[in-house]
Amino acid sequence: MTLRILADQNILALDAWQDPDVELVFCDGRTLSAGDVKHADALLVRSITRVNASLLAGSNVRFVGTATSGTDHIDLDYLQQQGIHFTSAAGANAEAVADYVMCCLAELVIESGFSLAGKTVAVVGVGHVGSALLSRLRSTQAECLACDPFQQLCSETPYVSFLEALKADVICLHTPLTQTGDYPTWHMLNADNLMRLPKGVVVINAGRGEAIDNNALVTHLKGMSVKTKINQDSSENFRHSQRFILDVWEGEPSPDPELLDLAYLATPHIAGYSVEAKYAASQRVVSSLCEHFGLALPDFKVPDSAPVYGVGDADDKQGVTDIGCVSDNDVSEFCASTDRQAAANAEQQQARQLLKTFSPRRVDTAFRQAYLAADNKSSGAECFDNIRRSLTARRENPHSQ
Ligand SMILES: NC(=O)c1ccc[n+]([C@@H]2O[C@H](COP(=O)([O-])OP(=O)(O)OC[C@H]3O[C@@H](n4cnc5c(N)ncnc54)[C@H](O)[C@@H]3O)[C@@H](O)[C@H]2O)c1
Ligand SMILES: O=C(O)[C@H](O)[C@H](O)COP(=O)(O)O
Repeated sequence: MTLRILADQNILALDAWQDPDVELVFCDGRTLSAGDVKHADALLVRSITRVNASLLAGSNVRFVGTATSGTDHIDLDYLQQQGIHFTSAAGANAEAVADYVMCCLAELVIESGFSLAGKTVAVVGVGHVGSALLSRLRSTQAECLACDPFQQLCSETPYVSFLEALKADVICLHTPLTQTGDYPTWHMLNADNLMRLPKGVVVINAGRGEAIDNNALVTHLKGMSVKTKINQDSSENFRHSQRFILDVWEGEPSPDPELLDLAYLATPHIAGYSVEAKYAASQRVVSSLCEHFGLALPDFKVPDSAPVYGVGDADDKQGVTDIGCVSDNDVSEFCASTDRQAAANAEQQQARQLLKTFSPRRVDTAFRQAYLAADNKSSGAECFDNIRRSLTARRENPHSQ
């Protein structure tokens, strides 16, 4: 009997999957309804689809796979009660997110002479992503702090508490979204904790938007702006006094435009978007599905040649094959405006190398321009999704493998 699989149209590489025993139907993960799902045997989703009783009750679905690491969009208890098999792509994009964070720090190095030397960096959430990031950070001159109350229970490595982590110069949030338990992450950075952050802190959130109370953050950053103006500092100084780098937002795909404006770097939930991560995620969920239903395994290995998917002409003389992917020419032009004397500095050299693989600032610029120009909420949401869809050529940093 043919197996009917309903899959989000933006799960990479699935369209190359051919199996006579499979009927693969693609859908828009944002608008997927119970009616669409009713006759499917298996469902493959991304983080944008809420999978729960309202979507699945009365359907034939016996398998749910998400091509993501996070699972907060899935009602896991419901799936378990119903005996529906579940799989995620845990860890598939860990290296990509670690690359993203290192590239954001590289932007700071190039744009503002920021240096990791002598700084403390706290990684909050030391799972797949946090560990990949820590292993990169340990080869820099920063002192690394790990914060993870769950890992702490089963490891001899020293960990710090969340309150200790909040004293660091750079704080990177890589926690899942949780509302219950001893250490819920929902609004872990709230109005009270925002007040504790040191001047000059850099906060990077590439976990889930809800880890930070976005309304409280707007109030906090606006308050700082007023204080800085009273002290007659320039607004540029204000922007640099506490810098928030946000890849994830409350209310996606419609983040608060005011927060977008106040963020130092803003990207539309693309930290994990490398070609390698996307292929690995597709391979992970489809392998699990094939095992579950006894189907032949397809091979979604990333082709050796790059760029590989949905990108412009590889010989493009502009050198830009995709938003965020930068050519040599672009980088030198970009860096010409920075302090030339400091160009010899090893940290700056490394930062430049990293930015050749991926420039979060380029994504930030495209995102800000399009999103802030949108004249209503739905065109803003469309723009959020369009930018995500257009980022298809980013490769992982070979130096980090
Ligand atoms: N922005 C993106 O594109 C992107 C990409 C990948 C993952 N994510 C998000 O990042 C999260 C982490 O990804 P991962 O693959 O490392 O997941 P993971 O499950 O491997 O690791 C999460 C870690 O966070 C820890 N943790 C849980 N609650 C905590 C708390 N209150 N304080 C500190 N640590 C806590 C857990 O113990 C675990 O070690 C995912 O759940 C997902 O929501 C976002
Ligand atoms: O949890 C994850 O893996 C990430 O948030 C993931 O990168 C989101 O990707 P999407 O759902 O848009 O495919």
